[in-house]
Amino acid sequence: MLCDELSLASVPFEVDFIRAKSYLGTTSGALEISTLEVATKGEYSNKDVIIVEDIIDRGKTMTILVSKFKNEGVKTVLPVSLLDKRDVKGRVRDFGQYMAGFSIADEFVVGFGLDYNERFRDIKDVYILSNEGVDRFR
Ligand SMILES: O=P(O)(O)OC[C@H]1O[C@H](OP(=O)(O)OP(=O)(O)O)[C@H](O)[C@@H]1O
Repeated sequence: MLCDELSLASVPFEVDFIRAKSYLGTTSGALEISTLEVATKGEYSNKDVIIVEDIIDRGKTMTILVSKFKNEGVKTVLPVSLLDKRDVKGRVRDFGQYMAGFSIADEFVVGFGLDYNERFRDIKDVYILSNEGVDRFR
């Protein structure tokens, strides 16, 4: 999906990948960011950065990522996400203006890159994981 969109860009750009993981099963834990520290030794300073996510759930990941890029002295940072649990209780929203493709209910979703215990990322579409699915693949 990202590659399709990038091919439409009309300005020069660079792409980096960040491994940010906080979910174990359906539970959000401490956020681990493995490559950002290494990748951002000032190289984003004074640049316009777009952070592309698959989902903003509780908002913790995006909040931390935006804050880290701001600390790198970026010119602008724009969070973009395919899915957005906009009305979830307890959500953190400390990342300012952002763009999202679809606002969704507070259900655990899988497919199209989204996993449950590393399963279902390869499903072509997005599905709500049933309680039976949660138990079966725990
Ligand atoms: O808004 P939040 O509550 O922080 O949740 C959103 C994050 O959770 C998912 O990642 P996950 O931690 O499951 O790692 P993964 O991308 O390897 O599946 C998703 O890809 C986002 O990065």
